[in-house]
Amino acid sequence: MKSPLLTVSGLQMRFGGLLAVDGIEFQVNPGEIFAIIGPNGAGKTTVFNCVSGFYRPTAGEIRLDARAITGQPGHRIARAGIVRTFQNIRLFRTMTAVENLLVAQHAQLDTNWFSGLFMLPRFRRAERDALERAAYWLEKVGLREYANREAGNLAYGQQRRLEIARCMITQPRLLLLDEPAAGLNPQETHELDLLIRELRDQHDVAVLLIEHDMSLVMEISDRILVMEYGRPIGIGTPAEVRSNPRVIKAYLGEE
Ligand SMILES: Nc1ncnc2c1ncn2[C@@H]1O[C@H](COP(=O)(O)OP(=O)(O)OP(=O)(O)O)[C@@H](O)[C@H]1O
Repeated sequence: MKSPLLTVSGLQMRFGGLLAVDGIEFQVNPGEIFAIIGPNGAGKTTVFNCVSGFYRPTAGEIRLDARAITGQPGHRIARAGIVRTFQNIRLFRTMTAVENLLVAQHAQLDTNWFSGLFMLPRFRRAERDALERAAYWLEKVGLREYANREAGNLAYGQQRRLEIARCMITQPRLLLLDEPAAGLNPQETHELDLLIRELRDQHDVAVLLIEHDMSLVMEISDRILVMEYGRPIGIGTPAEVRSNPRVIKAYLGEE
């Protein structure tokens, strides 16, 4: 059995008097697709914000492999291999699709200002590699012919796929998807389903997702954590979660 990629233990996040998240425990294994579900306001996004370094949790621990990353700033967590998309898409809207993918690689390019200034071979090679990777990911998410279109002028579903490409181009180990199917039509949701599986199978990435589309969640998740009022009420495979009385009660209400 492989050791977990992400380990979240005793996670708590308090905003003044509001305990938004409390007692959250879960692990994401390498290559796993793990979903967090729950009613609006259950605390799902807050968990994401803690894992990705947007919030510093008020208690608990987050580990990537064996290394504690709790409370580290977002850019360090991203460099360690955890990247995310957002509920409200965040692309550089006036940059083209390909430019968005080049900018995403900037922090990783193995060059410095000196080699850039003098256009040394090493700089040119790094640039060429970055462009090749951008072309690869544009193709992968079906945006090859839109490479030079401004991101803000792409259709909504295309913007969502570009956001995923922007994450993947940094070769993350864990991809956090915040409601990736929101606003997509059934055909686009089906394509998203295939894309997420492909990322996992071909690019060695584990996926942690928040999603309200239950058919997508049940279809692609290996395991699911269910939250209500900031607390865990069930964890397990889709079949286990579906037959959990507490989960049924939370979703369907009392008789
Ligand atoms: N920065 C913040 N300051 C104060 N309260 C917050 C903050 N962020 C979230 N909350 C509160 O924490 C609780 C959990 O919110 P969160 O957004 O994590 O829920 P969610 O499960 O992601 O909901 P949704 O499905 O609607 O996105 C809510 O009561 C919310 O108002």
